[in-house]
Amino acid sequence: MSPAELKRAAAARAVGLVEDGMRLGLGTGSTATVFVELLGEKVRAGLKVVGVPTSEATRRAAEAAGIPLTTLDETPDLDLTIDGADEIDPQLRLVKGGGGALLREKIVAAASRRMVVIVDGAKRVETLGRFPLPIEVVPFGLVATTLAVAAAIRSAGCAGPLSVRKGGDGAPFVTDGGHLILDAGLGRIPDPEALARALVAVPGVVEHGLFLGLATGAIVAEAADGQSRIVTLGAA
Ligand SMILES: O=C[C@H](O)[C@H](O)[C@H](O)COP(=O)(O)O
Repeated sequence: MSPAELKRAAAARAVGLVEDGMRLGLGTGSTATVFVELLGEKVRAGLKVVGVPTSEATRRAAEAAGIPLTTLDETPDLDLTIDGADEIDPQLRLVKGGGGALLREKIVAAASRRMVVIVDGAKRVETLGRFPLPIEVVPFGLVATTLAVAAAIRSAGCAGPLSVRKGGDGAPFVTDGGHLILDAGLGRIPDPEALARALVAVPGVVEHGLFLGLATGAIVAEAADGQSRIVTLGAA
């Protein structure tokens, strides 16, 4: 099965978690977008939900799908967030932000009673770090901030190159919040909690893509004998 088919299988299972009246966080990325499309079908068939999008891209997708939207200011407590991830480990710790939406994604996940992650099996790792860790920084003082981030990474027992993310046009990628992304190619993050603590202590760092203690469950779609098989982790 293709990665796209696996993502669809995970997203379809997640739609089954949605109940009438729920306040939902709507994640970002290719997997979350399929969830939004499938949820839209249920909404058009009569399901009553309201969603908070985690990016402008998801806002557009949700509007196109006909999902009623709200904001965290109007609806600060959410029942359930469904989002993708770039990596997930056995403790449900995540690396997110491959699409640059980590800041709003983390705020929305933290405002949700439950966060269920939808991924294909290739995202499962024993140790986080194979996927470059996104670190969102303010543009002011970029060089100084990058040096301080590098020192923080070393202090947490990690090493690897840091690069400013570029967009398709070769210019620096700018997030929905007007910030830049440093991608840290660490290979292995032996102590994600220590790295998270070190990164948030750096002035200029807005947020990082380590989601620790936020996911309550995961739906993993894996290929097996030409079919997709769903594995659930935690409460999902
Ligand atoms: O910023 C983007 C998000 O964290 C995505 O949820 C993550 O990159 C996974 O995206 P995808 O489902 O496209 O692999």
